Amino acid sequence: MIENIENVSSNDHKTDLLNDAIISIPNTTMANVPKFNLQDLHLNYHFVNVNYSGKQNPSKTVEILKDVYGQFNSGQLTAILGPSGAGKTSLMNVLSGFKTIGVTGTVQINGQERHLHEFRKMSAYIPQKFAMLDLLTVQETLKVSVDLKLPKIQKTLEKEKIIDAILELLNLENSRKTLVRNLSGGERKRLSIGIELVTNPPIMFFDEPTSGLDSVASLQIMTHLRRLAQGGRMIVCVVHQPSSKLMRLFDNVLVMAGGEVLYSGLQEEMIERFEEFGFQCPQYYNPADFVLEVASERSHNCKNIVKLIEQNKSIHSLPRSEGAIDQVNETTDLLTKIKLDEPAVTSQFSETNFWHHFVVLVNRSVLSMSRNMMAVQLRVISHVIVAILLGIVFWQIGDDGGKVLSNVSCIFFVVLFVFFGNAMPSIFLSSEDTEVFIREHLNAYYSKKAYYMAKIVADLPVQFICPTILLTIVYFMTGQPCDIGRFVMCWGISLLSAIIGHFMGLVFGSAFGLQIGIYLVPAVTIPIMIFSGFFIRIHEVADVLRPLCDLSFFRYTMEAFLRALYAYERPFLKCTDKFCYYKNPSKFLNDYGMSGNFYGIDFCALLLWIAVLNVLFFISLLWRVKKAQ
Ligand SMILES: Nc1ncnc2c1ncn2[C@@H]1O[C@H](COP(=O)(O)OP(=O)(O)OP(=O)(O)O)[C@@H](O)[C@H]1O
Repeated sequence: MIENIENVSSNDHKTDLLNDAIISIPNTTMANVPKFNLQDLHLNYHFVNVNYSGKQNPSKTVEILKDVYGQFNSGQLTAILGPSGAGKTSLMNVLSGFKTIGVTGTVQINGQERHLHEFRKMSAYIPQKFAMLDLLTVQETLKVSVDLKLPKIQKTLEKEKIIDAILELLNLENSRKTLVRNLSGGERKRLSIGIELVTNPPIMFFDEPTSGLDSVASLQIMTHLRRLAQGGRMIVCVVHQPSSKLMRLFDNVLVMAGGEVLYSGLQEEMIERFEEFGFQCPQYYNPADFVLEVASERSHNCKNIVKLIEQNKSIHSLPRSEGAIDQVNETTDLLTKIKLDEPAVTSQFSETNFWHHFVVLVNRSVLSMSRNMMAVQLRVISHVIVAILLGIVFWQIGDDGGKVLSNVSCIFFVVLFVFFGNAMPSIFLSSEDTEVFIREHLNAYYSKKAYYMAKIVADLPVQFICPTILLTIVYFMTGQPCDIGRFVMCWGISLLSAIIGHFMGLVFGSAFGLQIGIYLVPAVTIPIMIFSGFFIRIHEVADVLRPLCDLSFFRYTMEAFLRALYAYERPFLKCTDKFCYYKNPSKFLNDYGMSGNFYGIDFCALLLWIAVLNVLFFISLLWRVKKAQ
């Protein structure tokens, strides 16, 4: 049943339940969230002369927001309306502090300049595409959010109380055990709200919370948002063509056109203001449709619209009235206190929290990965099948002096399969994870370092399992030397090759996303393969290109493998033909320029590659965060 506006207030106890659940937590345990009673918090968010420009293409900068003025207050639900391309999302990004580059102007909270760092801690931004991990259930998703946002010492019972309160508030109790990927559009939206509600933020921004939903689901979502606003929060959302029923839920409206604000203020005064400037709203007409139609006339440079914009500027550039100052003084004190409490507040990214976040993120990754067919099951199965296939095709050739070159091909195939078998799934997984990371990091959940370390550690078991299975089957089926030392050396190299593949996937997947990453990994690595010594022997490569061989990790992988198998005083091989050219293993190594017991050097070169890729992975995360801002 749809809840009507009238019975919203009867559900207020749910909001209170959440507030109580959070406020009951002792202040000392709330490392990240300042403790306050929302009902006591009177926030006035005032923006003056805000401009935002972005790059249309590398050489051209365009003005997206032009002299934007307006105000929002706590306890109010505000709609940002405007025709497509009016700048609604851009304004939301700027006001929520997600876009900072190319932004000028003044943004004040209760007359004090907004400090982005503190502001992020007391606000939440729920974008239209809210990235979540599809393979966690609703309850697990909220639990991770609670675990990340609230410190370790928080009692489990208190955390469960918060989760239960959120589930009840957003009517998600029946979907508790449902995987995120199986949620309906409306449930997904409600869960995204729930995730950000964990810290009870007094300011919440929503970009099109009703997009893709039918009118019933839209009304449900907006009713929840209104309930949150009535609980004392400042809720601002971009909405597209709200119905009159939906429109009645809003207290405040901001109308945009062509990057400018036509009106910012109470909904009940909106039509009157438009009428003052000659725009008559027909009787029984949806006010949202009316203002959208007027805003669309913006392109005709209508004089009255220019006057409307100027009027809005002059209203919001005025200093706040005495009464308003009195009302917010108490809150200003509280905000100042939050700032003075800085050491406690910024401990979100402290060393203690780092380890706590690290553990939560590792557990989440492992849980999500254990349910991911491609990440584990398919990867293991494909490694087993390919290993058996290789074993059959290259059956017992490892000790045959007449089949050394075929054995080299077999090793090259192992190297390729281990590399790509780990690189490709990592591109897919990292591109998906990175979206979640960016959202969570920008909402001040955890540091980049915590995510980076957790990502490395959580993926490691699969990097061990797959190459170990592959190598063990191939090694024994293809009849490589029965020498534990040589087996361990080959195993070590397979692991490093898998880890390099994995990091290559992480770097490209997190930096460029799935589509470009899938193209770039083979495009970058196949040329590196030419210099592996397999297709052309290293001493046959032109002098000018020789340094490229020194950079090729495939070269070190091949050399290390072949040295493990044929160097270190390996006795003469069996010969089943009349004549075996490479009966003597050192002759083969000499011919291929791989003589010498230098397995350790190859191993170290591969470790160096891993270190470089680690650094590149961290840089790619920095870059993505920077790009998102
Ligand atoms: N980074 C950017 N660089 C250049 N132009 C941009 C950038 N971001 C947005 N724009 C342009 O600014 C204008 C406003 O975009 P915005 O996404 O804010 O509009 P909107 O009102 O949210 O539109 P819609 O309702 O269709 O989502 C559009 O013309 C868009 O092409």
